[in-house]
Amino acid sequence: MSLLELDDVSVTYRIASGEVPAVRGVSLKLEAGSALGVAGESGSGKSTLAMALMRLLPADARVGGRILLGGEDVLAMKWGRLRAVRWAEASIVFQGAQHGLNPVRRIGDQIAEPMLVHGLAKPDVARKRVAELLDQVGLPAWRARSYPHELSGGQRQRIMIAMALACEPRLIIADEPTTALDVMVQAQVLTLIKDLVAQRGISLIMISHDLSVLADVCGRLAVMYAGRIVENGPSHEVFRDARHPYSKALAAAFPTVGDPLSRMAPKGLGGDPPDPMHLPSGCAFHPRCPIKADGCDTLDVELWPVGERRTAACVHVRTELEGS
Ligand SMILES: Nc1ncnc2c1ncn2[C@@H]1O[C@H](COP(=O)(O)OP(=O)(O)OP(=O)(O)O)[C@@H](O)[C@H]1O
Repeated sequence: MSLLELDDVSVTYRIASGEVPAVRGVSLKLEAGSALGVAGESGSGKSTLAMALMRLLPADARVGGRILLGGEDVLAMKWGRLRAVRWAEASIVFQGAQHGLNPVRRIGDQIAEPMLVHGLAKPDVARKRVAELLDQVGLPAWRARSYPHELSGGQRQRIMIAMALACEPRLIIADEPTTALDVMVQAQVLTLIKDLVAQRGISLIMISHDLSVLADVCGRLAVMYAGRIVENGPSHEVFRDARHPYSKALAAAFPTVGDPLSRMAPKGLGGDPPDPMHLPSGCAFHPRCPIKADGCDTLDVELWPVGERRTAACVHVRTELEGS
């Protein structure tokens, strides 16, 4: 059994002017101890998907499909069970740690809080565990007495990771965990996340617009466009030899992790992502697609298998398969 299984998950926001289909029919599996990267431009639905996994979406969002965590249906969980699952089984690290930390409470108290709230440790044990967690994220134990403003952005993001680890969850969801950091600190935090996944067997879903970052940390990649997965497969294959033209453009648009110079001339994607309230007909990527074919503006292409472990939603993949 997979640790996490998404079956035809959709999320629609209801707003005054209508409905926003932010996530459309996403199916995914995450095996225990593995790392999955979810890539896509701004607005492709990555954060909405992450929030849906933890049922953290606002009240105007309607979620469809099935989300199974350890075989349990997240969407059907009662409130008490859901509270227990958050932090203790799956926890989430958001972009921009400074917004997640309380400025008037000491770091140690904030790291200890999830353990105390979930009844997983008494205060003296939690204090010892805080020191261990700080050590794991590469900070000295005395930092427990600091306030958030006394730490750098990178140190604060390490604190968020320590908090996410506090209850020893099976799954960590990291939503753009390094975006707000400078390139060198970004590389350090990424190494930390990679080591934690490898050494502790924690499963990871990492979300980013930067395919190179994800390919560096995660074994598999899922690329999202306009709320859908357009390619899914082993990271090195998707990054080096993308089959969907959007994944290809995304892979070409970003530099190699840890190489600040290559950041100076990223190749941009042409055009803009579509407004989800006015999606193009057929394949939603067709207005920007460099290899658009007849019928791409009318045919709604589904994910097709590319070999045994990969899928891509492009008519050219389908044509190749039919011709082979
Ligand atoms: N609370 C909301 N109400 C209405 N629409 C929303 C809401 N939150 C997000 N959206 C819309 O849903 C779509 C997906 O947004 P989402 O934030 O999930 O994308 P994303 O890929 O995570 O983008 P980013 O990288 O910028 O965070 C966007 O069109 C966004 O405008």
